[in-house]
Amino acid sequence: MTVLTFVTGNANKLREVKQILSNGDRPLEIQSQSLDIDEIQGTTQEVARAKCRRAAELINGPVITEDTALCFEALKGLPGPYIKYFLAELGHEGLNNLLVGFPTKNAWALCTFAYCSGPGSEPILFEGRTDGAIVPARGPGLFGWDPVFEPSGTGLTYAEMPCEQKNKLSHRYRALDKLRAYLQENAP
Ligand SMILES: O=c1nc[nH]c2c1ncn2[C@H]1C[C@H](O)[C@@H](COP(=O)(O)OP(=O)(O)OP(=O)(O)O)O1
Ligand SMILES: [Mg+2]
Repeated sequence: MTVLTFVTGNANKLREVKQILSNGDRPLEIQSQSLDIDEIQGTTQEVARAKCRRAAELINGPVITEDTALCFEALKGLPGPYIKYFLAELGHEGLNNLLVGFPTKNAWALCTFAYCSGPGSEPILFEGRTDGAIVPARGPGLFGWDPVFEPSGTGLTYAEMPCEQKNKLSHRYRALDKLRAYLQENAP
């Protein structure tokens, strides 16, 4: 079996991906490479495709990459793929403050996995979405914006949930489930 390389600079993503994939009836083997690849501006799909193409060139083989966006309904989907920079500059409180004066705090987390079979091949995308709301931070601040995102119907932020619970309803779980199904049908 070909081992897939997951290219990411984010150790928390890698930990969750390994946890989620180890739970299936047919576990998928991945190895990881920590590379911080430049990200273009554009839609989440354009950003995801460009990063995955570049990763396949650098690794010179089959790769998966992942892009996570956090989209605010009141801001027509922004910050979206630029959430990393918004979070770094504004923090949890600043993300909440962006929505002061807007009636809706609704948001969705969008995960886009991209699979590229090698340099020069067109990446294939797998999207997973979880709806929720932006709330004042609750729970441990171990991973990104987890403390300020409360998935609908749970009453808990991602940060307050045990990881097993997050991994059953998360944007990342939903996208990985599609990727896993694809790879089982089209084993490299
Ligand atoms: O489940 C999550 N829960 C909370 N925060 C999260 C999650 N997933 C990504 N995040 C954060 C990390 C980064 O601040 C931004 C996504 O940016 P993004 O470019 O996709 O990630 P990254 O640069 O850290 O790693 P990579 O090398 O795979 O691009 O949202
Ligand atoms: Mg990144």
